[in-house]
Amino acid sequence: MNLKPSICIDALFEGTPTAEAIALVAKLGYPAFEFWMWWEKDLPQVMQARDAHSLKIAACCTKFVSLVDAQVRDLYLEGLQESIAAAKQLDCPVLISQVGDFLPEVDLEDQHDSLVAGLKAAAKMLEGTNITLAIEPLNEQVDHAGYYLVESDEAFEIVEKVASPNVKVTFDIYHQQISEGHLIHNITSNIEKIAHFHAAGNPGRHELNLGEIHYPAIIEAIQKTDYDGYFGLEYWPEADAETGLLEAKLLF
Ligand SMILES: O=C(O)C(=O)CO
Repeated sequence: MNLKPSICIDALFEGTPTAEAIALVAKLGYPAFEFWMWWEKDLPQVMQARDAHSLKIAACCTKFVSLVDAQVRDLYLEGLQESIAAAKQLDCPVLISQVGDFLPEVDLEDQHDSLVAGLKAAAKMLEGTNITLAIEPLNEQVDHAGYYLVESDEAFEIVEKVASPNVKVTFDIYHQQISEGHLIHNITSNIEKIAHFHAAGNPGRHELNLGEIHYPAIIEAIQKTDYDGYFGLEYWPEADAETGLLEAKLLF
């Protein structure tokens, strides 16, 4: 199956006005783009630029409220309600969700259970939509000290417990290389629980061909599965963004 690349405009074209960044995605021949905080974007402008260039929106984030903290679950679900409305408006298939920081004063098992309970409530809200909420493990060594969800195994276990087609994982290859490695095995043996990928080179979080991760093999392995979601390029270019993206396109 061919993998559909998507460009995270907030990372690749950081500082570039949104409409200009979206035009660049089209100019470089990519089919889709994504961004983080929909509530900070001018959505009519985003949709206008998307349609003017015949692009798709691959993903955006839901509001950053903790899921491990049961005390703020209602607030998380309120944010999700707004994010679902935005995703419908944008025709965006994936809402990426962070889960919040580890709470040192709360039992570890209770934090895990809170995540599962919050996602079960979220699944009910997503039922009947074409939107998938995708929880994202992040690395704690380099970028997100104190974050709760680090191991992909726990993310997949949570998704299994929630047991909804609308709740899956965003597998960020850069984060998981730092946290655990064993990328192709972890991806291919859990592919049906993955709704979105993020990719960057490591170390540095730059272009895919810089560093230790062998993306051609990873992409080939994903292409041999039934995965039909997007593969988001979420990196900060070390060199010229456009040249790097033209090179990266050859991977797909
Ligand atoms: O915050 C991060 O590091 C992310 O990967 C967001 O997608």
